[in-house]
Amino acid sequence: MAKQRDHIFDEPRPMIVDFTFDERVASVFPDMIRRSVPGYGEVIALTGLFAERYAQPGSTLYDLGCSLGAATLSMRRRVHADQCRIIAVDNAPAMVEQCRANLEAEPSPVPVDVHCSDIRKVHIENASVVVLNFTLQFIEPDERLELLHRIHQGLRPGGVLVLSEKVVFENEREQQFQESMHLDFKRANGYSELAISQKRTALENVLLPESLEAHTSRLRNAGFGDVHNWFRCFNFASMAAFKTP
Ligand SMILES: C[S@@+](CC[C@H](N)C(=O)[O-])C[C@H]1O[C@@H](n2cnc3c(N)ncnc32)[C@H](O)[C@@H]1O
Ligand SMILES: O=C(O)C(=O)C[C@]1(C(=O)O)C=C[C@@H](O)C=C1
Repeated sequence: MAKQRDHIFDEPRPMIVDFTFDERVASVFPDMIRRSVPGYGEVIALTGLFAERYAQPGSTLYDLGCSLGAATLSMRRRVHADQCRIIAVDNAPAMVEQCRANLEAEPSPVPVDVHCSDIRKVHIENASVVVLNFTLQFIEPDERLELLHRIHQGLRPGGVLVLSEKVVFENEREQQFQESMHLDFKRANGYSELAISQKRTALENVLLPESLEAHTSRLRNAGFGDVHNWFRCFNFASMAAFKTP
């Protein structure tokens, strides 16, 4: 599919409805996320290094909320452990369809199953690497612990969860600073004030960010041992949470 530029929120809308991952979003998603999430390309590329280091022979790698398969592709290129497979899951049919096409376009000996399912229903087992890339933020906060707990249960000892999220800051001045730098990033990438403001309204009830402290404490409650913040750019961060060997 040709790479399309995101103009979804450019024109004034009489009413802003909640953001959904529909066909229109899927068709511009690579451009939208690259221009909206500072560090996205780095996080994707570096996710491959987690697969290279932490994939265990005969285990499964999961990409939960896979969208078009960017993290799956990055892991598939780097995983060297024998007899691994990847399970990629998303509940948006338009995303899953394009994800399958993207994976088929690049031959690889590592098998990938793409499921159109709710990640809250997916059984996780025999996992060595689990990726939740900018997806937990769309799950109701009171359902997050249960999901993380199931991920922890399904990981092998020594396995890792890579959790990337939009985050908020407990210090109000830092929150203002990081948020305004993110807005500047969007402006520098060609989004108008109108597009930024309409998308913000559309995301208000569906993308619910939390602080790094809240994520860390929930990951510990879910059973994870070491939790490290390995990447951050403005108000986007990625954590690595380990199941104790
Ligand atoms: C911001 S995108 C993730 C980006 C992707 N991980 C990447 O790195 O390119 C969020 C994705 O999560 C999916 N999603 C949200 N809630 C979900 C759920 N409950 N089950 C499965 N997928 C979900 C959406 O359909 C969307 O494709
Ligand atoms: O917070 C914003 O303003 C965003 O646009 C973020 C975000 C995300 O983190 O998922 C929201 C929706 C799109 O999937 C791309 C980026």
